Amino acid sequence: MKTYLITGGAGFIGSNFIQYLFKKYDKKVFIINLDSLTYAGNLQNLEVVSKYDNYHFVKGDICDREVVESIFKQYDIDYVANFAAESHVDRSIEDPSIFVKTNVLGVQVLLDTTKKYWIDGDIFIKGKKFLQVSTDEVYGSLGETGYFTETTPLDPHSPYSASKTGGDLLVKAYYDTYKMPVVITRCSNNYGPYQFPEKLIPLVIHNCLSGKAIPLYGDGKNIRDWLYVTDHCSALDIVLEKGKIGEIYNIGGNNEKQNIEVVKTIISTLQRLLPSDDPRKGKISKKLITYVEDRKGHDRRYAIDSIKIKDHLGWVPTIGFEEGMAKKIQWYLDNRDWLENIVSGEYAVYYKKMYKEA
Ligand SMILES: NC(=O)c1ccc[n+]([C@@H]2O[C@H](COP(=O)([O-])OP(=O)(O)OC[C@H]3O[C@@H](n4cnc5c(N)ncnc54)[C@H](O)[C@@H]3O)[C@@H](O)[C@H]2O)c1
Ligand SMILES: Cc1cn([C@H]2C[C@H](O)[C@@H](COP(=O)(O)OP(=O)(O)O[C@H]3O[C@H](C)C(=O)[C@H](O)[C@H]3O)O2)c(=O)[nH]c1=O
Repeated sequence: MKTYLITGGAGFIGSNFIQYLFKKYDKKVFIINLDSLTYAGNLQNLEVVSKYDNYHFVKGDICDREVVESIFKQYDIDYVANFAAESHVDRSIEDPSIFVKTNVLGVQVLLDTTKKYWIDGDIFIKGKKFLQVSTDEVYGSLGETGYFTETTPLDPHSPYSASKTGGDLLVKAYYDTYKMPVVITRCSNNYGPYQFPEKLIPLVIHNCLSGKAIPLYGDGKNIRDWLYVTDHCSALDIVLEKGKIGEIYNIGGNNEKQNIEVVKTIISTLQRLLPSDDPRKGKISKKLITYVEDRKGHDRRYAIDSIKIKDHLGWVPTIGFEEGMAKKIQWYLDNRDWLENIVSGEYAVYYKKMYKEA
């Protein structure tokens, strides 16, 4: 049975990954989840697994060497999967400092501690792997054509993507210098259950359900390559099991959409899924779309070339955009309490400030 240290496992992708692993391996995995529970961390995401004997939650910061060491002292960890990060571009534009702390310094503390416990003399113990969960944003922005490959030069534009690039480069340095068993994945935009409502798709779903304006930045024609979160999870699992040490793998959905197209899909899917007598139904329309000031340094287009992970490891995405969107929206409709708990907390203050609401 493999022992995983998952960091940031109470967030959107991390909590989906933990559930994915328990399901795929029929609970025959041991998982330690280290998460400091920032505004984005939510233990409600893990209610299903929290009672399992082979799941253990530790509240702590990846920048805190003592906490990380205490885990390695207690458990023989096979895989580290680092999801812990400040993840929202708009917040990084307002205050980059915490992004540098967690996404750069935190990665270094994790690498250093992991190295200490995985090395025997100069040689790393066999079977260990450190996975850095990264993003396509490290490559910068594309024009109308072309795709990001693993050899595309790094050219981050936001403080978020710059800090993720810093983390990735440290991971690479630990491979180049110490031959530490690391892999890096760079994924496109995810969507699915448990996604914090500051991100475009859940924000639009929530605003539609509350009859609020839908803020679209700039001309609404920026393009993202959307991937359903469980497809990301299956890719990460394959990379941990079969990925070659020292390599980078891009992960994408081959699903490019302009933001305005995404919003229109959400509106039509909500119209279809809501019962005919639901009073919210009549209020959801394209009239809610409001063009607002553009994001500073807004990347125009992301599109991933996933040929390497397909050819080398046999991974392909399985969930199309229309299907994924219907699944995601149905989940939000079935889990209104989850969303209401969040939107009534710190998020309300953030939203007012961010979208200049009175
Ligand atoms: N969301 C996407 O579309 C996307 C796409 C590609 C890559 N990624 C990457 O995937 C990872 C997870 O993203 P997400 O969207 O789930 O993020 P998220 O913001 O939903 O979750 C981040 C989690 O990390 C925890 N955390 C933050 N700082 C921490 C610290 N110092 N110590 C311990 N825990 C800490 C938070 O409490 C939270 O549970 C990130 O590394 C992100 O860069 C995200
Ligand atoms: C919140 C919001 C966003 N947008 C636009 C901005 C982007 O062009 C697009 C998606 O924005 P979002 O903030 O959801 O995601 P990205 O900025 O692309 O970044 C996301 O995908 C990458 C891969 C990660 O690595 C990030 O962690 C993740 O947050 O919608 C709007 O037009 N209005 C809004 O209110």
